[in-house]
Amino acid sequence: MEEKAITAEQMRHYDSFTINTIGVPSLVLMERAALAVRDEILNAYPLNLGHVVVVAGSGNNGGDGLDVARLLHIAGVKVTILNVGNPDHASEEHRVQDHICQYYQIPQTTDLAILDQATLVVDALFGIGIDRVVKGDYAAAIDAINASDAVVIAVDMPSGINTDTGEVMGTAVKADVTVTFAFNKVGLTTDAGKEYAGRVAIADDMGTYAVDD
Ligand SMILES: NC(=O)C1=CN([C@@H]2O[C@H](COP(=O)(O)OP(=O)(O)OC[C@H]3O[C@@H](n4cnc5c(N)ncnc54)[C@H](O)[C@@H]3O)[C@@H](O)[C@H]2O)[C@H](O)CC1
Ligand SMILES: [K+]
Repeated sequence: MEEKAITAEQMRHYDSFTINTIGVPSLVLMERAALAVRDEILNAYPLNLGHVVVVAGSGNNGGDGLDVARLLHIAGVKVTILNVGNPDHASEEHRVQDHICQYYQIPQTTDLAILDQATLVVDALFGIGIDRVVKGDYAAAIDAINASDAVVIAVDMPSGINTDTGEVMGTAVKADVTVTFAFNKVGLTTDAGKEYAGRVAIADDMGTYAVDD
């Protein structure tokens, strides 16, 4: 039976139903998402965890990334957070996750040069919220990730790939693995999406309720 693949709108509908109707707090879903990424990194296959660089945008995909950074840090992995974008635009959940990372004193930088030290990159720039062509600092960060020789694990979507069509929105991260939440995404079933996603791992025990079933 063909595996279910959904659109960004469907995912947002499931998320808001789970959070607002059923009552599962957004941060609980974020933690479940981050635990799935952590498990993929720690358990799925031998990786060089010498220095993990989490590239975080300012939305909830970035929030997931900060959550993953904390989980890896408390597992004893050397982690640096590379923040991209305007922190003043940070989502509420992103601020909470950043506060937690500050408490754990996880090193943070905005300098792309840190990618030269990365053995593994966690791509948490954009997920299903991408809605326009990638430019400026974000495009520079994506190109720097692609230029590094680190293994790349994408959170939810390879950043820059359109969730619904798979098209490259100007530039996109070429990931080795993409851990996508709840269900596969339509964009990851297209040729372009597959090329940029690498192996797609579906974190299907997220706690997200698929309300249209
Ligand atoms: N159950 C779940 O699936 C959960 C998923 N989560 C994660 O949340 C993201 C979606 O988060 P959101 O804040 O809506 O969007 P993004 O983080 O993907 O994007 C951030 C922000 O960026 C802006 N933007 C869009 N395109 C561009 C662009 N080309 N240049 C600059 N800025 C851009 C736009 O305003 C977006 O809002 C999902 O992918 C999961 O990772 C939740 O964490 C928990 C549960
Ligand atoms: K991403």
